Amino acid sequence: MVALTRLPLPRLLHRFDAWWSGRVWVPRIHRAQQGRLIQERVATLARMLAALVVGWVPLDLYALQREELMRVLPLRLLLAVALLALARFATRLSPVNLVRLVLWAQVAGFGAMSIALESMHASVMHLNYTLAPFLVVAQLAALPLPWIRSLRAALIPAWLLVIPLASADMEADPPFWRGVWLYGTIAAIAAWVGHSQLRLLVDLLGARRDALHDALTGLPNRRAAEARLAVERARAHRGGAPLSLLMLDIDHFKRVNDRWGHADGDRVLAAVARLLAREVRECDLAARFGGEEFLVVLPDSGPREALDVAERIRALIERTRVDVPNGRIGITVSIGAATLRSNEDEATLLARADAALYRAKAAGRNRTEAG
Ligand SMILES: Nc1nc2c(ncn2[C@@H]2O[C@H](COP(=O)(O)OP(=O)(O)OP(=O)(O)O)[C@@H](O)[C@H]2O)c(=O)[nH]1
Repeated sequence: MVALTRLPLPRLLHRFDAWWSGRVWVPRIHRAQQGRLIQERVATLARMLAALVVGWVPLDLYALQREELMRVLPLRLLLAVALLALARFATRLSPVNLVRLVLWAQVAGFGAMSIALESMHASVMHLNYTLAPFLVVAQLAALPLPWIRSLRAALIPAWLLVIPLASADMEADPPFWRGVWLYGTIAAIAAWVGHSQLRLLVDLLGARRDALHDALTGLPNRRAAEARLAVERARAHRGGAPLSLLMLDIDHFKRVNDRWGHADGDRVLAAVARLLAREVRECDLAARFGGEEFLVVLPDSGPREALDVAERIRALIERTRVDVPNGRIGITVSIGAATLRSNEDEATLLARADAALYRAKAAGRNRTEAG
């Protein structure tokens, strides 16, 4: 029987789902940063709107009768509080839910105010609430969302266009369809601006990732490793936890290149990188430090643990064979280990690990030395 996933229909549906939900425009590795940016922006928007909603109160005081004021004022305050609560808890909600909530909060708040003023003859105030849907949909321009998601989100504040239809007076002025046309135009521009921001963000994150990763092995590069080491050193000095380093170098790698060629040499480097990435804990960092040299940063690890990890890695590499088109390559590595001393800086720690590596090489290779 043909597996269901092989049929073209589910694949098409899967593609449609990815397109409809906007996933096709954001690589998986960048989704967390996109989500964080949306959370920050929604929180800022919500705070700004809360201030604007309250900032309108003096005009209410000036333009409304006492009875009208009593109806509108509590709604204003309620909307401001809802927006501030949303800003406060923005990081705890998923970006999608957050966008929905900030839009619905405004639909509920502005809608209620609009209905509260409907029976009154404060035409200036009425005019303001007919502007509300356009104000809300324009906010989508601040969010780095795929255009399809922005347009879908734009359906939420569209309710504010419909609410005035309940009143016979509002039906004629402004004409409903003129409002729909204007609303659609603003939604399309906001979706385009939001989508351009998303593309810039994805490009920027991609460029930053490239700048901090080694293209051949995919591991963090020397720059990323040094930055992380500086952070870990500061943390270790502040918190008193131990911090260790392993400097690892492939033995006689020039011979591998000379015998098997550069392409197979690259395969060996990539295999060592995969092995390192697999063998270290999530809180550790394995990086390509240069050429055939790798660095492993081990937070919360003293000399004993560092030597244990180093020996485990060394023995594993010794047992490993790298498959290449014309055979299998066996290699060994030499490792220098060093643990941070009090008041020591990163450069000195690195130099000690390097000196230990040099001793391991001098002592015959395929061994670990402590610095
Ligand atoms: N294939 C490949 N080779 C590289 C790369 N980067 C550096 N190398 C090679 O790594 C080799 C390093 O050689 P050496 O520094 O002499 O060290 P070694 O042969 O490993 O000897 P020891 O370190 O003393 O055991 C050189 O042949 C470089 O060309 C790379 O990205 N790909």
